[in-house]
Amino acid sequence: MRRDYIDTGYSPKDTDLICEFHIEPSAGVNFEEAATHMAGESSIDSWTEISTLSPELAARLKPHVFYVNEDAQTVRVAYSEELFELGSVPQVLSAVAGNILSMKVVDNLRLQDIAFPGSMLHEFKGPKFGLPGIRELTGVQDRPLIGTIVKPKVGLTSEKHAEVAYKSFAGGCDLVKDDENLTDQKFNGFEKRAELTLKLAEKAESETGERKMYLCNITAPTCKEMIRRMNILKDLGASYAMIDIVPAGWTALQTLREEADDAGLALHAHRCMHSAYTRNPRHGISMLVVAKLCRLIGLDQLHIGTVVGKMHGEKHEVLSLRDECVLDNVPADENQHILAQNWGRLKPMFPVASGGLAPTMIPDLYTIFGKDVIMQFGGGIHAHPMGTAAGATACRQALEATLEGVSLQEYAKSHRELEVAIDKWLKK
Ligand SMILES: O=C(O)[C@H](O)COP(=O)(O)O
Ligand SMILES: [Mg+2]
Repeated sequence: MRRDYIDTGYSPKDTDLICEFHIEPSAGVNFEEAATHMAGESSIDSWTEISTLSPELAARLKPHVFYVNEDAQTVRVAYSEELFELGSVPQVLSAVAGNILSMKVVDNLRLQDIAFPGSMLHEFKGPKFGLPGIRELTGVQDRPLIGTIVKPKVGLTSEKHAEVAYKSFAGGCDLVKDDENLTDQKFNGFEKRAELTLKLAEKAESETGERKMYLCNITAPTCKEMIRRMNILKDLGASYAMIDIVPAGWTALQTLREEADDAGLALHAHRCMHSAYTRNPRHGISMLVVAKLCRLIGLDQLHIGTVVGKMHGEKHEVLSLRDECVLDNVPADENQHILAQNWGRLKPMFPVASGGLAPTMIPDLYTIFGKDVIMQFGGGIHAHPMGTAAGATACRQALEATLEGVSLQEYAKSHRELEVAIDKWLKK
């Protein structure tokens, strides 16, 4: 193990990949020693000095720990781009979030952020549609999009699923998506569900004069099967496919992004399971990194949290995810462990707020997110006392009130669905 990786005088090159880590050394290990081991293991080195690592090779490829703040338990490491297969998310993660998370020299270690150099951005397509493309696809430019998740999560037949989707569209939803654990079960097979639901989306389009999008979940056991399902959607005239990004995995996402070009489909990213490695603030990989990888690969829209809903996620964290989705240039924020990122030509992603939302939360959601957000309501639509269509209508009414600057209570005086929603979700 070489000992010269701490190099606070080093200025990172434009071509370096930079990572910020939170490090908690284990007992008896000092901070710089832990950082040195971590930097070496994530790049060229081993636990002991290796004779096959020549000084010349080390000089060329060694990691530079150029920022060390022991009080804040933070280091930043610059890695030469030569260490990476530039277009491979799995390879980058095997390096900077691989073995190092298991090392005994640390009690906890967290990859907080990765700043990707231009040379790496170059190898990725980014979103095909992205936020502007989705606005065009849906024909909705000036307001948040309203979506729902067919509930119950699983158990409905394909016919019943399509009917619930239709009522949601008819009531006012722009988008209807499958839930994360609905794929191709016996009671509701993929192909039949896609066919029936897309047909009723079309019917709702002609009845309402609005574009209606169905986001069918193509998550499957193999990439081959996911591509097959994607092609079924294409043949049925769908605009979207949905994927459970963490269970499916990074290789699957990169594969699907390639295929999405041919299929002409937008990709909706459900982040279920991310908390397995993002939730512990002292260990693992941050959700910020997950979001950046999604934008790099080219998912068009991503669940980022709600602040006010049922899922874990502080406001500052959710807003930093929103910024990473939508901004072309993300400024550094030392306190939030965010590195500066210029996204170059890569389009912005549409942020999705989903999980435990009710129509009565729309004013707060609008204050938090502004207009560039997809607000999704599962229980908040299908638990409406007057039914699914009324639940969707209540969401649209709450949004209209918010956009007009009228209080929900005032608007509800002439909008029955909203009045009932307020009665259910605000008065109890
Ligand atoms: O997939 C999702 O985002 C959730 O199913 C949302 O459902 P909920 O609004 O009922 O929490
Ligand atoms: Mg869900």
